Amino acid sequence: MSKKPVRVAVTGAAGQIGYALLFRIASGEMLGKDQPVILQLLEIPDEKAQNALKGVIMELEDCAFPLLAGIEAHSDAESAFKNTDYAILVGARPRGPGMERKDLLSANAQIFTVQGKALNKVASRNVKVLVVGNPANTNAYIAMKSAPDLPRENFTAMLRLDHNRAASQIAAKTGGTVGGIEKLTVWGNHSPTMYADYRFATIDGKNVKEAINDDVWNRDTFLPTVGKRGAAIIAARGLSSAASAANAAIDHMRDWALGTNGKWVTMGIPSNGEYGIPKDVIFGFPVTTENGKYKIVEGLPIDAFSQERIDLTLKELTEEQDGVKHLL
Ligand SMILES: NC(=O)C1=CN([C@@H]2O[C@H](COP(=O)(O)OP(=O)(O)OC[C@H]3O[C@@H](n4cnc5c(N)ncnc54)[C@H](O)[C@@H]3O)[C@@H](O)[C@H]2O)C=CC1
Ligand SMILES: O=C([O-])CC(=O)C(=O)O
Repeated sequence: MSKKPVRVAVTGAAGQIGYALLFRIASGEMLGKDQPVILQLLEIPDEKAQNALKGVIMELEDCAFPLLAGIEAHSDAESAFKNTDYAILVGARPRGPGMERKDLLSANAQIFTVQGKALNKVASRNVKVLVVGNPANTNAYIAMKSAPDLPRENFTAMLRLDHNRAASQIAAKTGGTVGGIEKLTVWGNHSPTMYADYRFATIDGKNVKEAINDDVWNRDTFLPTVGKRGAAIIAARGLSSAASAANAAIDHMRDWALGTNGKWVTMGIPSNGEYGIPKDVIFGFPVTTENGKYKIVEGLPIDAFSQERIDLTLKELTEEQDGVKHLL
């Protein structure tokens, strides 16, 4: 018997990332090839954006995806999030050249109070929320704090693009296969302060740290390359990354919903005090997932260099949180 359709809300649906994301959700790449979906798409109440959304919907219809059980267009968060099982919050301003993601805080923060409140009111009580819009960790924090009736653990931020970028750099450096990487993680904020950590990683069964054996490369090449990859893409394309961001959103939600079979992935999730990160800070952690729940990989040794990096990214997140106190 075929499964009951689930509801997937996507905001910023007519934007760059939306265009790279929706077709993949509708084709079953996110929730499985046997899971019908109803898309609940939100765009701003502006004629141009709503018209663009109509165009995207026409294209979705023209794909005749067998798993696409319904498509809705919305201009209001409360109607877009009604009974939704998944919410991918993409809609927000992207940065341009010369900006840091935290420069977007004043432009975007308000969006996430409104959307957090709307989720609180109308979404499924089990809704899985992924915040993509930047600055993603602090926007997820705002949404979580604006939704006090939903479980905190339902709110997550996207660190998966950083995780995938780190994996690709490691594969290139070691000559191994990107699919053969295990036990990689990215700690902290989705910003240049993030700490991509391959101390525990293996590639095709070999220890990555031993294979690379170069702390200078780690500090001076790997970490800056991964940390500043978003800016490098903006410099090259004139627009921020979109297809790779959509791909990371699919990876994040698929792994959360369907499980990782013991494999580590990185998710930005509210801390419960693990690794000394204060409660509620939305921080990139290594996790495994099973039955729709994620679990932090605990007990990893943190050496002096790693602690310094973790402290730095935490400091930035704490400052971002302080900057949005007035909204909460
Ligand atoms: N966490 C991550 O790893 C990444 C995050 N991003 C962020 O994702 C966000 C979206 O990027 P793009 O799709 O490239 O931008 P875009 O400008 O192409 O699209 C954003 C869309 O969101 C819509 N929007 C704005 N406010 C909205 C609201 N309140 N409700 C619903 N829709 C709204 C806009 O009308 C626009 O169509 C940006 O903040 C960007 O910085 C981008 C790449 C990676
Ligand atoms: O860099 C940006 O502004 C977009 C983004 O978050 C990324 O590509 O990682």
